[in-house]
Amino acid sequence: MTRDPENAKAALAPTSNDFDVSEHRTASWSPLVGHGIFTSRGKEWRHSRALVRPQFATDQINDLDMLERHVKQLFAAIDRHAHPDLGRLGWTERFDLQPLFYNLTLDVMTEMLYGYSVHSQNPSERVDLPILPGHEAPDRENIGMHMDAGKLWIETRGALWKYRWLLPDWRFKQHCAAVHKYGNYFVHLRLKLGDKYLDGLQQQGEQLNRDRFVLLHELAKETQDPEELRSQTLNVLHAGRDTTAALLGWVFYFLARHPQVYRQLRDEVLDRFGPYKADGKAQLDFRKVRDSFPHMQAVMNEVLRVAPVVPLNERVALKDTTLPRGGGPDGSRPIYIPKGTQILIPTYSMANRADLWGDDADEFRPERWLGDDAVKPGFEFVPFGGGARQCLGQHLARLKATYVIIRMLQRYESIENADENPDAPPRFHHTIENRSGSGCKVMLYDPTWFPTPHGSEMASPASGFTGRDNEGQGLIRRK
Ligand code: HEM
Repeated sequence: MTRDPENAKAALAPTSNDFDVSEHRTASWSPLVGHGIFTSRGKEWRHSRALVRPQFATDQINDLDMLERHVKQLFAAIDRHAHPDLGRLGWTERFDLQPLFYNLTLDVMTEMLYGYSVHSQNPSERVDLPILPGHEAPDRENIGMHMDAGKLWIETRGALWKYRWLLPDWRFKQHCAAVHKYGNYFVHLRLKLGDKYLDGLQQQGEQLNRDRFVLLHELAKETQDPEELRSQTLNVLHAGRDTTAALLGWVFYFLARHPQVYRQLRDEVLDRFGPYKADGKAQLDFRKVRDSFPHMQAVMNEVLRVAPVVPLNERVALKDTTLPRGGGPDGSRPIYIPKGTQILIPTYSMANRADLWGDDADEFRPERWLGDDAVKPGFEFVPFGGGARQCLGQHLARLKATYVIIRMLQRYESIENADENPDAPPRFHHTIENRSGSGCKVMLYDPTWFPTPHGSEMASPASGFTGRDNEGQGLIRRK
């Protein structure tokens, strides 16, 4: 294990052919998501990267219209937590934002990958899927659960390591089968419909413009191998969904604990993008969002530093080699690394070293990224990895997170930390993505809620929801 940036650089850097990801990654994750860009090594990985990477270079991938539709569903889901008490009009009750972000990213990712969203935030939005002879319709209701349960099993097995054989795997196999079945359906539908896949989407009622980016559709122009198509899309689903959701959860976790940062950031958002309007698309285009202001990037970097959502990276030595630090009497000389040694790089620990970041390394302080004295880190800050296998979705993840944060800030005037134990230190949940162990319990204030003339009813014009006090029972009804 090393938390020395020089060692991290040597193990991850593009010039190094001495290291690759270990067989553990391939062996652990392939049963669930297949052999693809995230799980493969060596030649197989180079092939995957060459296939998938160009897809991330196109502007079409930055589909803010699609994102806005899902942000609307997020707002609708938040509205369902509207406080039933008229004395608290405009406020939500205490609720956990984190699961709603997981729904949002599952919905966005499935739409980006396959064209059809699972609509976990609002299942009534689901359209009927075409009948495909020989293939049952995929289980959109439970795909998120199968992915989560499969990942949990893999992580538990990793933690048990020597005793991993004790863990029965029949349930894991069921989750893997369900995940494969999900991917298979869309792959075979695409192979059957060919170029007409996107037209089929439109006929089924999914929103579509002709430039719409659907990863499966694009990859199928390069390969017709059904297993490869399934694996590559599931690899990207695995890499992109929980990570982005965890990042969003952590952003609001820290903003709720730092109301002055929330206020400043909100003022800047209103200055640059104006107040909340239901038609977000008209207000924001992707270049404006991408080139967003330094304060937003500072907040996101600081969140990724204090709570990097991938807290641990790893490599294995492919031959007898060295790392630049760790040898000699004071550890400042190169150290011998025999072939087969696994190198663990704890991103979390590296980004919290007081000798590199200062005595306030444990504090959430976005200002450290701003102004003339701004930190300019090297490999001590690698939340998206570094070198040849650097995250392909980094720009997309930042863009999407920025967009969602902007829309949330436009809409909610205030945020309150509603954790049962508000002063407790962050509680990390160390899975592959680092989500808060206590969730993101907040109360939000939306100034656009107002009482209707009938007194006991409330309405939010922003999302088309009305709520009824219903004699204190807190029922919220949709119009
Ligand atoms: C906050 C969000 C995200 C974080 C922190 C993150 C982090 C990472 C990290 C640390 C790696 C490198 C793993 C290694 O060194 O072996 C990685 C790889 C990858 N990420 Fe991300 N990621 C995020 C979002 C996304 C998104 C949204 C996508 C796609 C839509 C994505 C796609 C990928 C892919 C395909 C790889 C594998 C690259 C390769 O091995 O060649 N990621 N990510």
